[in-house]
Amino acid sequence: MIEAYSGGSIRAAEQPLLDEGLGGTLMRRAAHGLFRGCEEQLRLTEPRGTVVGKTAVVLVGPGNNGGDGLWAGSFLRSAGVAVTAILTGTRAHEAGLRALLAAGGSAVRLVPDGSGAGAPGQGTSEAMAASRPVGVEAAAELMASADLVVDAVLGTGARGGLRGLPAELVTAFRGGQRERRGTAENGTPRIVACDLVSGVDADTGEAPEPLLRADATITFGAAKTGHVVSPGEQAGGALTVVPIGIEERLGEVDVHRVQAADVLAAWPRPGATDTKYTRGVLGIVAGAPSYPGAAIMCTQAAIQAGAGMVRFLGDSTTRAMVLARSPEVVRSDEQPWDVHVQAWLAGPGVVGDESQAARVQAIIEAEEPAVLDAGALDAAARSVADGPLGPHKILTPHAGELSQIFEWLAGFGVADAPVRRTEIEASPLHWAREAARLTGATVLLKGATTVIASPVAVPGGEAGTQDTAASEAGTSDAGTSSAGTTDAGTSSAGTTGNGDDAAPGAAAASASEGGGRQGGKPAEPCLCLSVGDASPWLATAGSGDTLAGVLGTVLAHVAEHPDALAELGPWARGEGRWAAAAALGAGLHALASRAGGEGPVPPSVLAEHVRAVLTRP
Ligand SMILES: NC(=O)C1=CN([C@@H]2O[C@H](COP(=O)(O)OP(=O)(O)OC[C@H]3O[C@@H](n4cnc5c(N)ncnc54)[C@H](OP(=O)(O)O)[C@@H]3O)[C@@H](O)[C@H]2O)[C@@H](O)CC1
Ligand SMILES: [K+]
Repeated sequence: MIEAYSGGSIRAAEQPLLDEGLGGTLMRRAAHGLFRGCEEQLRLTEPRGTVVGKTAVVLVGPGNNGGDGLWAGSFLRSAGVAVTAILTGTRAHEAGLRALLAAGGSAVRLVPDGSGAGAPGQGTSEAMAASRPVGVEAAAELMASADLVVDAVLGTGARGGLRGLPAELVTAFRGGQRERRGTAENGTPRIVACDLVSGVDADTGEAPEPLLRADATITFGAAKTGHVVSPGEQAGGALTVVPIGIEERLGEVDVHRVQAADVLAAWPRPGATDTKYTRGVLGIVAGAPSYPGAAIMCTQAAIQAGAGMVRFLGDSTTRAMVLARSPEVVRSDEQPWDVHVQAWLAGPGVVGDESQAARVQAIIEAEEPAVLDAGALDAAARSVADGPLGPHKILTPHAGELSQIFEWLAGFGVADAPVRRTEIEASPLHWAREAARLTGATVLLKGATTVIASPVAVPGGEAGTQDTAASEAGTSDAGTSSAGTTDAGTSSAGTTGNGDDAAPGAAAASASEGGGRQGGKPAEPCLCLSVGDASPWLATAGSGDTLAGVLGTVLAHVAEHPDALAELGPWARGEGRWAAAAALGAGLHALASRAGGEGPVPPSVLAEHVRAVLTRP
């Protein structure tokens, strides 16, 4: 598990140490960790494993991130690396620059192309003013000819993406890299980001271009949210967290990153006394005469993931096909309200079939937890007009489907405005949180990194325990009960624009308030998880159906066993278990995507791999 924190939490943890005058110590610890990470990357370029004689360029910004880079540069120089700092701002960390120069490194000052000597700006220090001015194109060449580039322009203090000269430099460097590709000049330095890829937002993971995509990121004290969600995560390469002495002081976790080892350790396994019923019966409403394949794929995946029993509801043709493929499925001619299951999966392939639409609606309104996927998403969004769905309902949109959900929500005034798919792709965590707040449901937003946002207040152990007690009742009327369990007095009804009536969004928002973000910000769901490491080959028709089946299986299990996933952390108990189950399902799906090596994974193979991942030798 990686616990990720907002930039503000990190700053708050650092503050008491800064007040004690330990800022320099923290920086040198950070810089030493950065130096080690750089050494490691340099060794990758050198068969003999030595860094002596290598060249490094450090891009230095105006703040402490630049200070880290300069200090790390001084350590690299002492280790025998030729180091040049490119000072990209109007100022640079004084002590760091002095240290680099004293160690024998050099510094150049970035100036616009064609500006000649480029007079140093006001407030420029003596050491900086003395450094040689270098234009953007020449600086890009300097980077391209180095073995290593350290990106220390901006860290947690960044506001927005790279601007001005450093932005021009990154653009010029990348343009040059494209030109050089395929030529005799290889010019491909290893790139290490100091704390964050400059311009990536530590709090949201937003990553506006231009960016210097890194092979590795060395961060300090703890991972930041921007490291574990898209698109920031994809820009940063391999992440290393270097302890600097603030770890004991960190506050509330912002995003829990569920990793492969967590999935394998926490995936519920049957005990000696379990039966098919106690392991969880999953009801599936999927497929229609024109889309039977989705039903086959999600059912298969549920079985391969270890469902105690699968009951299938659908048209007779689809049913016959599902049974032919998976004879262990129990078919049902009844309606959802007559069928006893622990959890539902509704939506894959139900398009254009009235009977299936009626079943989907019944499941949305049912007490049981449910995965609401594909064709069930629009119906779920529409039903928010009647009240919040509850965190035990898991919506599984990709960005396009989430945009559609917002359109419905905006249509009846629950959301302020529709949200475009591109906006969601630029800031998935934000929009998943917003969707969870407005619908009251747990939202699993699929993407390069999958994020899960759940409107429940389980920040720590005590709250989790309290929620466990409330959880049985919570499943029966989650919308109101989740608000009840947090006992949040004030709601942000005003923000939903729904007048006097308790708006669905307001109810969901009040549910999250007890978990509380500070600083008078509007209430937001406070349980956020992320899952990564899925193969890009997963982007194929039918892999969403497989995920839905896997999710259904784990959901049916945790419905019966509220503390089944407690091993993940106190947040995974009680009402937090729905999000935890979603993360485990997505994590297992990602593991399965790579289980057969890196290559195509058609859904039928993927389902087999789900079982293979869970099967212990
Ligand atoms: N605190 C500590 O103890 C420790 C901190 N550590 C390190 O410090 C880093 C945080 O340092 P930080 O707070 O100085 O901010 P940082 O990211 O260097 O940049 C802020 C500067 O950039 C500017 N600026 C902002 N946005 C911009 C933009 N879009 N484009 C261009 N410029 C922009 C802004 O200038 P302004 O606009 O305000 O004049 C401001 O001067 C952190 O990531 C870690 O590496 C470690 O050493 C451990 C101990
Ligand atoms: K940086």
